[in-house]
Amino acid sequence: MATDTTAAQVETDTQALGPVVNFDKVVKRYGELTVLDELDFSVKPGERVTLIGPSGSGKTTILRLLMTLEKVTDGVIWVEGEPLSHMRDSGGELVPANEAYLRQMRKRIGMVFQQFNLFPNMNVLRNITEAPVHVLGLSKDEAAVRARELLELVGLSDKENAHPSKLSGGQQQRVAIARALAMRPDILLLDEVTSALDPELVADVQNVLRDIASSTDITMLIVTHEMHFARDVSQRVLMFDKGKIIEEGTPERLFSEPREERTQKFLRAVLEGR
Ligand SMILES: Nc1ncnc2c1ncn2[C@@H]1O[C@H](COP(=O)(O)OP(=O)(O)OP(=O)(O)O)[C@@H](O)[C@H]1O
Repeated sequence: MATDTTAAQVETDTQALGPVVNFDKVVKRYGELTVLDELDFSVKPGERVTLIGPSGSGKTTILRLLMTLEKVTDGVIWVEGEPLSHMRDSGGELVPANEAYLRQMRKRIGMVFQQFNLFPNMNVLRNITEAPVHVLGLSKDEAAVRARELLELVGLSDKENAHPSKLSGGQQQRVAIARALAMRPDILLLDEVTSALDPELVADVQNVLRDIASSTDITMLIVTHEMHFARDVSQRVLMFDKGKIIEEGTPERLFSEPREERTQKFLRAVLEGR
């Protein structure tokens, strides 16, 4: 795997804190298909990492495993030093995680999907307060105060009473970002969050995410084909192919001087609009 020293430097700066996410020989198979093949990688606290690679290379699977929407076939995923894919039994051995354990661990992680997935029958404010009230146990008032701060952050203070169907795709996605942040996750997963949007709405969503990246220390894992955006928000890019990382580096280096032929081919295809 090709790496570069600048990316290594970013890693050593935060190394003392230990990884916030660690994939340890993670295998994910669907029947005969091996999607992730003994995958090892880790992410430092506060780091922003972009995952790129051809369709089917396993990027979304990684995010879905972190959201506990999927289970590993083999290997262990660690989050903040604790197992995510497994739990410890009374003897300290790793055993498959049960639902109650997963529910606790899941609170640390927020995800924004390509399709915004808002609750259509609830107004914007309720979309954001629902999980903090029902999952974190906040009072409705506390949750509303937090939701209004977040609506300001995403530039939608005037929309708290609107229903999702009255909003543009870009506005809906900004509500989805606020909703994810309302749970105060330590890790935010972004899965092609602008690819379902009309081109003129992309910049608003990206600007909100740039602001969040520069004003918070939240750790981010980002799947995107928008190389400018990846360059703006992330410190490290991981290039996947067939369930393995084949190259990694800073966005500046990897996008301008990709070392692996498969990375060069992929970036050319993205630039040509595939
Ligand atoms: N539930 C499932 N059952 C069977 N195969 C699946 C399932 N989910 C994903 N796959 C397969 O796993 C492979 C990896 O999918 P994944 O969505 O992680 O790739 P990706 O890199 O995110 O691709 P894209 O850029 O197209 O979103 C693909 O071949 C996909 O068809």
